[in-house]
This record gives sequence, structure tokens and C-alpha cells, in this order.
Amino acid sequence: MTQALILDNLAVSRGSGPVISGVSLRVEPGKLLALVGPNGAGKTSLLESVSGVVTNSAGSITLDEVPLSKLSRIKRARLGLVHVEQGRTVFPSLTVQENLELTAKSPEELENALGLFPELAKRRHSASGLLSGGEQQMVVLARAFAAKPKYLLIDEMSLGLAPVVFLRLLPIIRNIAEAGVGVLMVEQFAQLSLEIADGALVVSGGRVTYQGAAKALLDDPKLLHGAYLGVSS
Ligand SMILES: Nc1ncnc2c1ncn2[C@@H]1O[C@H](COP(=O)(O)OP(=O)(O)OP(=O)(O)O)[C@@H](O)[C@H]1O
Repeated sequence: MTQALILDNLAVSRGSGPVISGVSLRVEPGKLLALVGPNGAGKTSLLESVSGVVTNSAGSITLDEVPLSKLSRIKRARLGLVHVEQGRTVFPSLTVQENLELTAKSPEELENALGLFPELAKRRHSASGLLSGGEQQMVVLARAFAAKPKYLLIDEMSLGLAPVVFLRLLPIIRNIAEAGVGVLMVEQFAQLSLEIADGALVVSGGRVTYQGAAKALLDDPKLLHGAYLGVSS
């Protein structure tokens, strides 16, 4: 069986008209694909169509060979697709551990998730609302990981965080991929996210303008710049 999250020729329309067209990509277990591009390029809409917040208007989405397009959000989640949406926050009055208990199905899964986040393990009994912004985002990530995703969609984890704080989250996101999860990550800090990614996809004006190794984009600022301007490689 093909183990991968595959988008083929995907199109998404919103009230304003088509926002994504002809996007094809593949995320494999244990790999991290960074999705970058200018504001309004359609990155959030793309993730939302994968998790089922919006329905794709054309093309297909398959998870380990199961077609997703006609499935509800809940069914997609049951298949192992977890979406950390933009602006997702903690439940502030619950402790770190209680936040994780919302998604972990067993004490083992909870401990497994905390194992990946030593900084959080130390503060497991603190109210999440008392943690720093960066630590709260760690709780959000840990809660997503505790749900045992096969594939994880992460939208702008850095929103509202200083780059130096976001830097602490990057190795954790990498570790999540190393643990066998296929990660598709949308990020405004292109450079930083490319540094931990295997593959990269640049979307501009709803279309793919670069697809390939993350390192190739990092090593060639002109290529990255051109892709942002919508020049297909
Ligand atoms: N709920 C919605 N209803 C109608 N149009 C929408 C909706 N959400 C987004 N759009 C439109 O879809 C297009 C793509 O937006 P989207 O948020 O997907 O892009 P993005 O690349 O994530 O941008 P940003 O980096 O600014 O968040 C934009 O023109 C936006 O106005």
C-alpha cells in the first residue's frame, strides 16, 4: 500500500472565486514538507481543504490510498489527519497535562507526547494560561502529537511569536517528523522553516511556483525570490 498523503491537481474556490488551482504534492510518513508563499497565496485554504474545513472543487486528496474529498472532518481526523489551525490556542485554565488528556487516548500516549517536550514535562501541572507564548504553542503541538497523527498539518505556528521563540519550536516539529509523522507546515518565516524541511513547495497566486528540495531554495535566494513573485521554476 502507498503510505502518503497525496494531493493531485487540487483546486479550491472560496466566496471570492478560485484560490487554489492545479496543486499536486505528496507528504510521506517521517518527512516534513514546508509550504511557503506570499500573503493571500492560498496556503491556509490549501490546508483547510485537506482537513475538510472547505471542500475542494476539483482534483483529489488521498491518505494512504483512502480518498478524502467526500469525507467529513471527523472521518478524516479518525484516519489520522490532525490539523493545527492558525491561531489555535490552549485551554488556559486547564493544566498542561489536562490539555493533552483532551486528545491522548491512554496514559501511555500522554507520556509519549510529553517525552517529546521535556520543557513541558517539567510544567505538566501548571495552568497552561500561565506559560509563555512559546510554551503555549508547545502545548498546542504536544496536544496535536498526543492525538497520534499519521499526518500533521501546521498553519503558521509562529503567529504572534518572536522569531527567537519560534526557533525553539522548530527542532520539536522536526522531532515530530522523525517520530514517523508526515508533516505539512505552512510558515511565514520561509527561511527558518526551510532549514528543518525535507521538501519545499512555494505557492503564489494559488499555483505552485516551486516544488523540490528545501535545501535548493535555501541555497539559492534568487530562486526563492522568483518563486514568491510567482515565476514558475
Ligand atoms: N473564509 C473565506 N471566505 C472567502 N474568501 C476567503 C476565505 N478565506 C480566505 N479567503 C480568500 O482566499 C484567498 C487565499 O487566502 P488564504 O488565507 O488561503 O491565503 P494564505 O496564503 O494563507 O494567506 P496568509 O499568509 O495571508 O494567511 C484570499 O484571497 C482570501 O481573501
